[in-house]
Amino acid sequence: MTTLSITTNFTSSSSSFSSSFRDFLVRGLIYLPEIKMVEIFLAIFVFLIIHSLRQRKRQGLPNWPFVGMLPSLIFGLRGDMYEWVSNVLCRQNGTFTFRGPWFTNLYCIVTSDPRNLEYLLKTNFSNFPKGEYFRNTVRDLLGDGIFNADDKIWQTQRRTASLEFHSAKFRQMTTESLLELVHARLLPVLEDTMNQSIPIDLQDILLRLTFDNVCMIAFGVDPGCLRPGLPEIPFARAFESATEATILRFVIPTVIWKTMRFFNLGTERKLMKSIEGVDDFAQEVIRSRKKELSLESSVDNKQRTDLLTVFMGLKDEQEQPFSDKFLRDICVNFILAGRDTSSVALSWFFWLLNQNPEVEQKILSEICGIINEREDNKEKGNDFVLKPEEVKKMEYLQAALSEALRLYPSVPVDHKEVLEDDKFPDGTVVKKGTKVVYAIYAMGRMEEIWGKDCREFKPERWLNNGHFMSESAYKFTAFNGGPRLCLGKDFAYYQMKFAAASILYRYRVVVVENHPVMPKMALTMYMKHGLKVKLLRRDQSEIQTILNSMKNY
Ligand code: HEM
Repeated sequence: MTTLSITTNFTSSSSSFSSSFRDFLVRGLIYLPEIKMVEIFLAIFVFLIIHSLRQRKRQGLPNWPFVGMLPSLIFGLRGDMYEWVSNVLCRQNGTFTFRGPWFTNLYCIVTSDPRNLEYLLKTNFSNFPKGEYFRNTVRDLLGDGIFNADDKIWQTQRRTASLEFHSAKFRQMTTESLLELVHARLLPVLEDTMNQSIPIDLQDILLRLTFDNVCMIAFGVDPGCLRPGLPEIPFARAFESATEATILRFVIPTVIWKTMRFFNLGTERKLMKSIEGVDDFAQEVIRSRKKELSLESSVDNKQRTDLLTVFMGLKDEQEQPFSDKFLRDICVNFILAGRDTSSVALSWFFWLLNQNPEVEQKILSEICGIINEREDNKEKGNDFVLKPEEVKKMEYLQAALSEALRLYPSVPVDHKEVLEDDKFPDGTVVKKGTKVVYAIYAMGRMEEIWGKDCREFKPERWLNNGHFMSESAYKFTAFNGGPRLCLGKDFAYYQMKFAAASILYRYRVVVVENHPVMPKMALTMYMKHGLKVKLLRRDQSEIQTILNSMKNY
């Protein structure tokens, strides 16, 4: 009875509401000219503003009719985009949904919640591939290489490359090539610029170092970017502009860049030209390697262990050798993966050291500890060359580099696509086809993950009783996690430690006063204006003082 009376009341009240609304409309239409239209529009406008701003509380950002959250994104892009995303994520407990303009595909879930990361990178890995959208966008440059592959094509490359990366021969090749590059090329270039007392862009020099190094690993060829005079190398130039033009495709609507590609216009024309430059180089290396290997069977030649040679010796599922195009894709992808990541991490590291001299002192002490342990510690000054086992022992330096990567991860955001409807551990429902962006930069700035001092540079947080303790890959995601964990992680640490210690032992790296330091908006965390520094020779008496204090201790 009660229900009935309520229903009746509701029906009667709703019918009285609709009749009065009808009366209002009829009267409104009759007297329309007398009602000020401006006031109606103003009322609607105020209503929309209040409604959209109230959405901010629930959804993290105001969500406007037609344009969605785009105005906030544009506002964020004007300043430091990564900080802007971090602030939204902190307000929203680690996850929010970005809604772009109506009828566009600008819709994605952004998360920095370690539980969600573990779920998408490991627990339900197969439901979160790189996806069609990503693959189609970068296919012209990356083809079917590891970075751009899912499923079987990815698995085959991952398995083979993983075996190779963990083999003793490969480790020997990478350590030898790095030693050669640092001692015969990096240090002489630095010495030159120091003698001329001119500031240098350290980021540019480090980028050259890692580009040469990764080409030696992938192709077994040294392009020679890091040389006195810092020459422009056509292959390196073509590679850089091809990557830049590919990244532009992510901000240009798909139909537009595809049309531009069809008519060979603008950035697409530039992209095709640059890819030609990359392909010419790759084809030439593949051709000459094939020739070299065919001669090798008759002549007892030295064994090559670069990735190209390794993959050339393998067969596909049909027992056929891999095609030249596939070999090219494999190498280009490895170069992309390993070329800039370590160098930008090192650039941020040197900048952080400049602001934290006490950390630099501790690294120096660690280097001196190594010299002290050598039975014959005569090899000092410029002759000092670190041995692989000594590099591994430098746990404080490893902690300082990890701390730099936590605050400035070389890959600041990454993304996946949802294959089937799913639900994240934090309760967020994810629909098939949705893009998921994981904000690695923001993760380093979440108090829930790293505590109140999360914005401070504190290598000590990585140490336990003086020993380096690694963190869960879903809290510290700078190297990704799960089955797609960075393949070059161990080598990258080795490379960064070797280069950093070799520089710091010889020079004080002083950032030029008032040099603006900020991240560039790109897939890799470059410093927008590079890192202008002055090098000062480290006084050997400083090293000697530390050594003496160690002896007394
Ligand atoms: C500080 C240095 C480095 C950092 C921070 C880093 C970070 C990463 C990240 C975040 C990914 C995942 C990318 C994605 O799937 O979207 C990745 C993948 C990868 N990295 Fe690294 N990387 C570094 C150095 C290197 C180096 C030096 C190499 C090779 C010489 C390398 C080889 C790779 C490869 C092959 C993958 C693809 C793995 C796969 O998809 O299965 N990385 N790296």
